[in-house]
Amino acid sequence: MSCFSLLCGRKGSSLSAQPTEADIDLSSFKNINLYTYKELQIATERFSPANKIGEGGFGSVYKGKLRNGTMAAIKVLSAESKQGVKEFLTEIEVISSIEHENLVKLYGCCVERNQRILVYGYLENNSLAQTLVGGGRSSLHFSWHTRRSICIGVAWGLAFLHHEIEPHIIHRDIKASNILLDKDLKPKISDFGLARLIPSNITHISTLVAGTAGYLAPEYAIRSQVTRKSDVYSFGVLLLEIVSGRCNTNRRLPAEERYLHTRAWDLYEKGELESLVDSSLGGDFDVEEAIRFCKIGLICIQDSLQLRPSMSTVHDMLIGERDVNEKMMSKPGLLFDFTEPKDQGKQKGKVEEVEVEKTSLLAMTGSEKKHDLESSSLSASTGSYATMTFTSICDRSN
Ligand SMILES: Nc1ncnc2c1ncn2[C@@H]1O[C@H](COP(=O)(O)OP(=O)(O)OP(=O)(O)O)[C@@H](O)[C@H]1O
Repeated sequence: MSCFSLLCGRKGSSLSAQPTEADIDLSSFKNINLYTYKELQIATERFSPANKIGEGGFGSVYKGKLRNGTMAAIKVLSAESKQGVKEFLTEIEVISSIEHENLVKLYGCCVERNQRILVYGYLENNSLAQTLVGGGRSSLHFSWHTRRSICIGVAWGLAFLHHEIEPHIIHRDIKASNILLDKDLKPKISDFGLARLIPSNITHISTLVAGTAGYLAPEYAIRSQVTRKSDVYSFGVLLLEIVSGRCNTNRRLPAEERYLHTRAWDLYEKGELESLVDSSLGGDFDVEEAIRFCKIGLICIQDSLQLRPSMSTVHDMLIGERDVNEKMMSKPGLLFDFTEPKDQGKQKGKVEEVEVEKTSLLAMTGSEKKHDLESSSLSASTGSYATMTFTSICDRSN
């Protein structure tokens, strides 16, 4: 048994008289709830497939009942996400100290047996991807009032990460599958801070994640330029998805409706934004408010990150405490309207993978000059732009 497992096994007990290096590491993390592997094994019935509730880019997620009776979502991080225990725990200490009603609570972790396992509060109603925008397999009904509350809640949670935490946290992966819903359909943002747990040479977001491409701000996807404004872009896409009840990309639709970003902009220019609102609401919504939400979405997804508002401004606009300034509204920056599946004949229901060559990436932006992009992408430190694999999960069912 390793030092880690010994230590994890005696949570709360005093350390041995002659601490090893590993002892010292762990003893300095007093504020972290450390779970033993055995405890999590019992909670998940030996990580039984029956308790597996999801699989993401970071690893598998299991539902489990902790010793104190609390339900938890137990995320077993995959091999790529392994890093030194000290670095890992440093991040965990920060993340688990963050509390907000619109953020999923990290209870603690397990670092035993070379495992990295995160233990989160369990959310009863799955993610927005599984219920509202991912293909309608859910029986849940999302009224306009509920959608409005979800948009405002997510904006508030994100504004908290951006403006209330010091140093601020950029989520980097805001999307429908990272918005979980509790029993009352209150939204909670998951996976915040996780990007920092992944070694920098592993580009989880840009290369490994399924279904993310439509949420990526162009400057982030092309130049790895990560700012709070790239989260604002992703939030704008999500906002349009919640209002319209559809995924941001659906290649089964006619060309002019395929991408939510351009669809919303076209309708805005024609003064017909109302028709973007989900038809399943049967017209039962506040028209003025829904149009305002669509405009806020469009303001967030502008190509120029300087023109995108901060998340606290977005929140204030959503609740009507701040006017939506249409003067600062310009065409959306769109990452991938040029992409087409390599194999159009893939089976329905299968994930489509689209390889995007660098030249295509360079061709896709609206306002930026081609040669500027080329030089910046070539000088990017990871040099990982030669090919990117985008997977469009929404195309399966919408
Ligand atoms: N705290 C939680 N409560 C309930 N279910 C959860 C929780 N966390 C994750 N899940 C479930 O597990 C699934 C996978 O989650 P995970 O965050 O690992 O991946 P993802 O967000 O779907 O994809 P990616 O890792 O690419 O962002 C989620 O879609 C959700 O159904």
